[in-house]
Amino acid sequence: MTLLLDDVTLTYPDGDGRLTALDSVSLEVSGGTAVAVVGPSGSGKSSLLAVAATLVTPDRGRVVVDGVETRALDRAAKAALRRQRVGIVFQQPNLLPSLTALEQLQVMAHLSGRRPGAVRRRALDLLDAVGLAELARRRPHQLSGGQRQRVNIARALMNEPAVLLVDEPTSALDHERGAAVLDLLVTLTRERGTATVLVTHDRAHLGRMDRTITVMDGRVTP
Ligand SMILES: Nc1ncnc2c1ncn2[C@@H]1O[C@H](COP(=O)(O)OP(=O)(O)OP(=O)(O)O)[C@@H](O)[C@H]1O
Repeated sequence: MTLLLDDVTLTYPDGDGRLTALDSVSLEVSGGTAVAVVGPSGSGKSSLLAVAATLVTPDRGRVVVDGVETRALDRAAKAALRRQRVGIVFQQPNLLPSLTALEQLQVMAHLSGRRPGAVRRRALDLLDAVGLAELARRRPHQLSGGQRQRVNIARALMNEPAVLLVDEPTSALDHERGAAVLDLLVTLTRERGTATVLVTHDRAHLGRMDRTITVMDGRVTP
């Protein structure tokens, strides 16, 4: 199993007590599979992504990323695991204004110390995969919202992650562009074999995903 959450409980401090954001949540996602997470505001969707990303350590339960049991890892080991095996796509693309689309991707991989020639080839291949081969030299302000989100997705795939975590990728897009971005994510999930978890408010496109889970009050409901 590429991503495994096993009986995960996460609480946050809340006044004198604790607020339970995730309550005994289990989730298994194998490579090449895309799972949508839906649920009301405040139900725990972002918390689930944060735990899967090893950004937040749960009070209880196991998080296994690409076969690596994460509980015993220290902060540096978790950061290395994220860099090497986890791709994260946030709601807002957060692209660097002064860099071209190609450079946004190259920067990611240089951080992990790969050879420049191989990095450039991979970046161009990914920009092609997300339909932006012709726009590789454009900067963010010269791209549409949908195109920026595609750069964001390509960037998350630069280090060949086993797990791809995506937070509200369509919230800034109209219906048609949102559908196209989700189609792209599902295609990339299959092609690249990632275990993909996608949080969305947008129920319109769920048919495109392999599976949908609903989170309510921190619990996964059938
Ligand atoms: N850092 C934090 N400290 C304290 N409470 C938090 C923290 N982050 C989230 N919470 C609380 O945990 C619960 C779950 O929040 P979470 O952000 O996971 O929900 P969500 O389903 O992603 O919501 P939304 O759809 O509005 O983004 C909420 O009650 C929220 O207020």
